[in-house]
Amino acid sequence: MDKTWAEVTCEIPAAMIDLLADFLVELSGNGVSIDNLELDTFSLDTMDEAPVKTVRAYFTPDDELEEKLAALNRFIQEHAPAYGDAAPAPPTVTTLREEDWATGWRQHFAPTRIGRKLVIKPTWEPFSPEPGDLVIELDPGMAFGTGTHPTTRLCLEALEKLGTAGDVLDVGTGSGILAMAAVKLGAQRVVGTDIDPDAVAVARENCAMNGVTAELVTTPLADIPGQFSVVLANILAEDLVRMAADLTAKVAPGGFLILSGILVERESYVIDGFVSTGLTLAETTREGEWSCLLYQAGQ
Ligand SMILES: C[S@@+](CC[C@H](N)C(=O)[O-])C[C@H]1O[C@@H](n2cnc3c(N)ncnc32)[C@H](O)[C@@H]1O
Repeated sequence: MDKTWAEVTCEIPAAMIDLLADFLVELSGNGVSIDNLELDTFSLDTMDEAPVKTVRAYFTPDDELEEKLAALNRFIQEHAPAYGDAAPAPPTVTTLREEDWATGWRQHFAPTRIGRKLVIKPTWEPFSPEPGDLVIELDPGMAFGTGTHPTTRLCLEALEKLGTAGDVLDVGTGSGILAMAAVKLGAQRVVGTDIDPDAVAVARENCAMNGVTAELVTTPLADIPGQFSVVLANILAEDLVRMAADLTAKVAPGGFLILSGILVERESYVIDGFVSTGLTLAETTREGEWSCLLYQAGQ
């Protein structure tokens, strides 16, 4: 008999996307898709204006599906009112055949423009770049970092604004998305490190697919030699604070440190954790519940 999937569709307030997506990934063990991340319709401005978003998750129909759907409905009913939806609709379920799932899942991903020049494009999508566009090909679903998460987007925007004429260090490289963007934006030398060897393997494949050269390693941060004009770290707030001295030591005089992965409510915790480093907080950018801090080292 053909294998089938249960496609579960949730209509939720836009500001609740991250919360629900995390819950769904945990519950289903699969990735999720979010509508309206298309190139033409998505921008940070329109995201705030769009009141409702569609999030889809994919479950294998098994004995636990009913239970999981009930847990999902409870989660939505409990949390959506805090985001302004007093009467959230329960999720709907459609059964998909394996072959429809394989193509149906893909249809929810489209090329996404981030900042002015960067475009993240799924490998299967045709795309005609504008002059000056820097296109990164990336398939969702392997390592963290497909450009759809606000913490990644905030880093990419910061990186594009800074320009990357010198050397760049990407701490917690995941899919390698930030490392690849740094190369495309003109960095001379890019080093990406991750504690997860699988992520490094994926990042290497992605770099090869995009024809970019970066040094991708599992070397612990403290053991990476040299200093860099830009250091990026999109990891958890607690890790950023724990690694504050090592991250700072890697920033060249006058260079920049971009910190992401910080919930807005944890922003002051991270800022406090970097006070003793001597770096200057140059800019704070936010998207939804996520915050990104840009620090600069003295000359
Ligand atoms: C949120 S993902 C970021 C991926 C990508 N850089 C992006 O911006 O989308 C965080 C990554 O950091 C890695 N990581 C966590 N702690 C780390 C550490 N102490 N040193 C290096 N990598 C770390 C994780 O394995 C994961 O791949």
